[in-house]
Amino acid sequence: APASVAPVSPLQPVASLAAERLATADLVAAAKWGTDSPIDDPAREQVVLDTVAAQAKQIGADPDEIRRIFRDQIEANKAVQRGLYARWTAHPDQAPTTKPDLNVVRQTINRINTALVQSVADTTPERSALTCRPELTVAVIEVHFEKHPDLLHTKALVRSLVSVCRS
Ligand SMILES: C=C(O[C@@H]1C=C(C(=O)O)C=C[C@H]1O)C(=O)O
Repeated sequence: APASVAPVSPLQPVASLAAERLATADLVAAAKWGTDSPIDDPAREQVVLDTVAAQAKQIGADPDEIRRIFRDQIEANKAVQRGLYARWTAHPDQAPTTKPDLNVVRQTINRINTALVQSVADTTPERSALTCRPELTVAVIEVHFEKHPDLLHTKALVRSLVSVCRS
């Protein structure tokens, strides 16, 4: 296969960034595993949602729509973390042996958030079109073949994108 090909779907960048964000869930779960830090951190979620809403406003996007889309990103991220906890509980040999620094992982998440806000704003015409759903499906398939995530992550990716299409 060629090293890079033009994306088939105009929504591929949105799906790709959402998948990158979900890939961080493995690091977040590893950082929290075996500590007192719960998977759910409502204070951090509020910071994420307020930050992306402010970024949306700055670039002329709808802050409420961005909030909805990121609420889904957060729910999907937690679904991956819970799935990994279940896996690690059932198969302790698969549990992580190193503990990433959660603050460092969150810096990565912050960067992905900014790019995802921009990508969502950039695709407003495609997200408003009747073709959005099929194009989003194609985008998920593209990402699946590019990044070969497991079923847990692909299901979470679908979950993370439910508010992307406008109709
Ligand atoms: C990713 C984390 O876990 C959860 C998911 C969050 C997210 O997707 O941004 C934020 C806070 C937590 O509820 C985290 O704690 O940073």
